[in-house]
Amino acid sequence: MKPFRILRRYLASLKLLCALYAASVVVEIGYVVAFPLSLKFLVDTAFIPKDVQAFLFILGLLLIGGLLNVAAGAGGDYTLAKLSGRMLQTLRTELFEHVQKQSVDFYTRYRTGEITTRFNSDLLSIEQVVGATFPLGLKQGFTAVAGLCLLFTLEWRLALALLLGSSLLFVGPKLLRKPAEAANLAVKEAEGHFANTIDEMLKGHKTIKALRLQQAMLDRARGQILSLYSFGLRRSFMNSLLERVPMTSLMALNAIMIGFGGYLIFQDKLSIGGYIAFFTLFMSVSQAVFHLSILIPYFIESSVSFERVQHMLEDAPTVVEADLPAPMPPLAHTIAMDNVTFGYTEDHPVLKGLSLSIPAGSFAAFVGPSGSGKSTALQLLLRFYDPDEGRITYDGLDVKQISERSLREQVGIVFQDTFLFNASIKQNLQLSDPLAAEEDWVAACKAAHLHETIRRWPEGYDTPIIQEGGSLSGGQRQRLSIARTLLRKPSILLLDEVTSALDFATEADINRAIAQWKGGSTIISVTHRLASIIDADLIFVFQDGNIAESGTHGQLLERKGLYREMWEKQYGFRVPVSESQA
Ligand SMILES: Nc1ncnc2c1ncn2[C@@H]1O[C@H](COP(=O)(O)OP(=O)(O)OP(=O)(O)O)[C@@H](O)[C@H]1O
Repeated sequence: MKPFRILRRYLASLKLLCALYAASVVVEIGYVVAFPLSLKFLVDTAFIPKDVQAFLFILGLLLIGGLLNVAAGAGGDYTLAKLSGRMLQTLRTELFEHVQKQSVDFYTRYRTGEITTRFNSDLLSIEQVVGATFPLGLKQGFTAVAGLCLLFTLEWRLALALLLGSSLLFVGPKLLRKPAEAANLAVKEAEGHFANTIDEMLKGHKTIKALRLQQAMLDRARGQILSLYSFGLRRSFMNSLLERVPMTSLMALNAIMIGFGGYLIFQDKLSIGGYIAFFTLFMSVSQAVFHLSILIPYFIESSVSFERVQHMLEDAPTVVEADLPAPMPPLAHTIAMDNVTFGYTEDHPVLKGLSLSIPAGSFAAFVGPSGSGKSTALQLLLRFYDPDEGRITYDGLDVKQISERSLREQVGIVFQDTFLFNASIKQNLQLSDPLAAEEDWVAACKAAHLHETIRRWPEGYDTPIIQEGGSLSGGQRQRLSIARTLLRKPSILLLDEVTSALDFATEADINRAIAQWKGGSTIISVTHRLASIIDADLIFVFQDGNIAESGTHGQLLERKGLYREMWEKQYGFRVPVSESQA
């Protein structure tokens, strides 16, 4: 089956364990099938002629076989646990790595809940199928086939009659498979939606309280829980139907067994021992087939999970590294965007043929109305996305040719929305640069004007951060995020609205710090606070995905264009002709 491609791929790398498990299964199946056969000899050659020697011989063989069977079973269980554990370990790691190396657009295509259900619900189904359902199915399948072959050697007419009758067993599952798959998929999707709501409820708890959205959230959750209930009901019903239909077919087979078997005995075409052996073996075969039919719903459920995980694994990153990526030399001349056109969706370009050039070591600023494309331009400089047209170059080297590692080493960014890990302040800093010594992170915190604050806390740099930074003030979070970036000593520093969450005093501190970094690093700052970029070497005024004007603060004020208008709105005042008010 197509969804089980992943299973094949992972099992191929665990050949030795597979071979050991297969050997244990052969022994177990051999015993299950041979045991009923021994009844024929016990009855016909030992019990009826009362031959004690033959009886003891068969008993001895059965004992040895039984011990072997127990040993093979225990060994098989251990091998299986190891096999499934290793496979799941690899699959989990691969999925994690795969999600992590995705380009930024991936995280907008999938919502958090959809991704997390792949890791929990779907991987649990896969674990269940690999560790239990699949091996059990394999064992029962082989038992059924081997038993059936033996039934043919015991009495081919009866075996043929049963084989024809057993085709009934497969009609039901065939008809029910598609609707059962659809029901399983619906449940998985509903789980994803509900997981999303829980995620939003936890992350947005303050907004929910402040906007009094509890009832709306509860209504949404209720709807999703109701869907989970109704889809779950459908899935359970389909699954139980899948189990029940083959059970009914088995009753028909029993009738054939008794009716036609009795007829053969009356006709002297089958011995009593042969019939007992046939009947016992038939019971083993039908039990195996019954177990197989019980497993079908689990196979269907896991095939949906396999497909969902496979689908995610096939989702290739949109931004890929060049085959032979070049290391990025320290910036010596310019960062340039050359006729760049880009849109998050095909039909809506956000940047429209934008060109700009920023000299190395300068302090540049991107300003402009909301939605004009400033943050998007910054993200393209970081190569979070690739332009649809045009080029982005560092000293003439196309960013697509630069290795991701060296780009990230040289270009640091501080976002408007800071994300901090649930660890101590020190650990958050160390994550950024594991080799940094204490004096390095203290220096970075001093440069971000945070050191004095941390020093006053009882636990200092060991203060734990909880709720992804929710335990710190907006300004502290932002300054810690700045320190974390500075610790890596990037030669190009991108700042995306870093002072927007800060009070004026802290903003002034940060702006002073930025002024100190000037000259050392090339700084590009996206901001709405024009006062913070008065000293910028170059200001680019964005408007509708392009540069409306550029220059220094003084030059732009003189131009009396969009920048002047923005400046006057923020800091200027107008005196109307009447001079009665300002
Ligand atoms: N991930 C995204 N997917 C789709 N559209 C996006 C995405 N990010 C931004 N946009 C859209 O692209 C346009 C430009 O957004 P961008 O954030 O670059 O503007 P901006 O000038 O930085 O705005 P602001 O000053 O408000 O931060 C907006 O219309 C925005 O809705």
